[in-house]
Amino acid sequence: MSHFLKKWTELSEVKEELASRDWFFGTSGNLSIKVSNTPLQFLVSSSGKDKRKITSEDFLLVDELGNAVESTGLKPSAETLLHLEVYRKTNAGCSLHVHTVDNNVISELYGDYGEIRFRGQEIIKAFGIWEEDAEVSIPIIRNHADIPALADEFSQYIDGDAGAVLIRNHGITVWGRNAFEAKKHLEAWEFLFSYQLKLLSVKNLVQPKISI
Ligand SMILES: CSCCC(=O)C(=O)COP(=O)(O)O
Ligand SMILES: [Zn+2]
Repeated sequence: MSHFLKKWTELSEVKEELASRDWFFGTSGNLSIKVSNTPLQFLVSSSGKDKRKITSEDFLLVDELGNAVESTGLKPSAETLLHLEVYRKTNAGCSLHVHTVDNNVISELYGDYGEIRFRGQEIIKAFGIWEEDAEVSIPIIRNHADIPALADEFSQYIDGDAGAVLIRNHGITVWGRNAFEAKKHLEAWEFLFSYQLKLLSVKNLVQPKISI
C-alpha cells in the first residue's frame, strides 16, 4: 500500500469512528492527517460533506498554504487554516475538529473564564499524565466568523505536538503526534465535558438553588 493510501485509510478509519459516535452533526467537523513534511502536505476533509458517509471524495491533498495540490472540484474544509497552523507550529501528525452538544455547552458555561480545568480524574492518564491528582486545562477562545482571524487566535494556543482548544459555541480542535493519539485525546476531552455536565445537573437536582 502506498504511503498516501495508508494515510487516507488511517484518516478514513478515524472519521468512521467519530461518525459512529455521532459527532458530525449537520455536516460539521473536519479532519486532517499529515502526509509529508517537506514539502508540507496533508489530507483534509472536503468542505460541506456529510462526514458520516464514506466516499472517494472525502479528503483532498493540500499544500503549505492550504490549497489543493491537484486540480479538483473539491473544496478543502473551510477551517483548513486551523489544521495548517497545527502542522506549521508542531510535529503533530493528525488534527481533529468536532462540534458536540457537550463541548458547545461547556464552552459557553466556562467561556468567560477562558479555560476549563479538570483534576483527579483517572481518564487524565489518556493525556499521558500519570501523576497523582493531576490537573489538565483546555483554553476556550472566542469564535470568529472570519476564519483567518479564528486561525490567528487559535494559533496562539498551539503549544506542543499534542493539544486541544475549545472554540466557544463552535467545537473542539485536538491534535496529536498521530491519528491514534489525536482520537484518544479527543475522546478523553469529550468524556470530561460529559462528566462535568452530568455532575452539574445531578448536583442541581440534589441541592436545588433557592432563589430569593
Ligand atoms: C455546518 S458547520 C459550519 C462549518 C464548520 O464549523 C465545520 O466544522 C465544517 O466545515 P467544513 O468546511 O469543514 O465542512
Ligand atoms: Zn467547525
